[in-house]
Amino acid sequence: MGNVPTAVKHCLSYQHLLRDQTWNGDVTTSEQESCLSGFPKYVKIVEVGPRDGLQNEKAFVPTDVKIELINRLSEAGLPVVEVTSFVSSKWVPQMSDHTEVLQGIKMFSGVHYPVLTPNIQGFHSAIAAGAKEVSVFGAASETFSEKNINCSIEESMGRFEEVIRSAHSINVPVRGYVSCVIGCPYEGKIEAHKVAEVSKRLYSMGCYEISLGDTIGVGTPGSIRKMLEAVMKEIPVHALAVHCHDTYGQALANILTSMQMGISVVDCAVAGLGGCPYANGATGNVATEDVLYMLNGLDIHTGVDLYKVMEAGHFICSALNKKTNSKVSLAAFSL
Ligand SMILES: CC(C)(COP(=O)([O-])OP(=O)([O-])OC[C@H]1O[C@@H](n2cnc3c(N)ncnc32)[C@H](O)[C@@H]1OP(=O)([O-])[O-])[C@@H](O)C(=O)NCCC(=O)NCCSC(=O)C[C@@](C)(O)CC(=O)[O-]
Repeated sequence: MGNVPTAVKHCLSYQHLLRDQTWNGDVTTSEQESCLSGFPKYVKIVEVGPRDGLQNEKAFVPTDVKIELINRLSEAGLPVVEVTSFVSSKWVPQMSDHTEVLQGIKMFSGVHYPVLTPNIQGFHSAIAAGAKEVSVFGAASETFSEKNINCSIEESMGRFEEVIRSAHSINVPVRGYVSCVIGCPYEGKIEAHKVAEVSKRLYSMGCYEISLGDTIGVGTPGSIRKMLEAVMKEIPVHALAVHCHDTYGQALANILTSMQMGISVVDCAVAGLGGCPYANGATGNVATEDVLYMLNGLDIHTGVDLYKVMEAGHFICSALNKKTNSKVSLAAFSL
């Protein structure tokens, strides 16, 4: 348990209580099973805190702090920890120590450590630094694509194709992100058919998984459902992930809706860190702790130790001198 405060330990026993007693009043087990049916038995958690979470921090986060955070997250049993980005340090200075971070972490067996690569230059640097998995990142909004990666959607597809071809030639798997799947900070509402079109192109090029990013957190269960219905006509559900920012407090509801539709891969960030440097005002990703708490309550297996993630959250929040955005950690620390 390390140096987890007593308040957190109370929370741990509360969590056990919650597991034993489902707080479902007089509902019988079969009634409970029927109202909870449709959820996957296992959900893969993709931890994006060290990249998506930290990329937006104004003050440079020391490299050894980033490394320690990633090691703690690996120890917590997370199956995927996104490490850093091989992007221009003029654009995102916080990720300029990408090589040192990637080479400094302990690589746990069975854990995947993808890095972001927007173009072939980033891809070559990532591979030279030892990356074994990469992600390309596009958008369903033309303006966001220009602001984020300095090219149109069409141009970005050419760049991604080059990255994916090179990656596959050396057996490196590629994940694909699509940003602004519900709304764009510059264009407003984004049509679901546009999201489906961009996602389909990335999937057809060979991305093994498409992560659908509600970049500014404006989605609701209604708009998420419509968007997923359109995307699922083009891509099998097992190859989709959701990436929900929590700006409007809808992230957990959106994840629940997505899981009911068969999604079993969820991106989240420890302590709810982050935001996107090209989406002003957008808050961080949904907190990993809060997602785990919800999944534990639904008896959905993740293989992740909630308490170790809470410790990692405590560590990074202390290092950044900021309050956690995880409701679960906030409750535990204030008990
Ligand atoms: C994409 C680029 C690099 C294009 O940047 P550019 O300026 O258009 O590139 P360029 O090809 O014209 O080259 C200009 C300079 O950049 C350099 N350069 C070119 N490529 C690289 C590279 N890979 N790594 C390092 N340097 C690079 C290149 O060497 C040159 O250097 P100079 O000769 O001027 O010294 C730039 O726009 C960039 O770095 N953008 C940052 C994008 C970013 O990191 N955004 C945040 C992550 S996305 C996100 O958060 C959303 C997501 C994924 O979480 C999902 C969601 O929530 O929606």
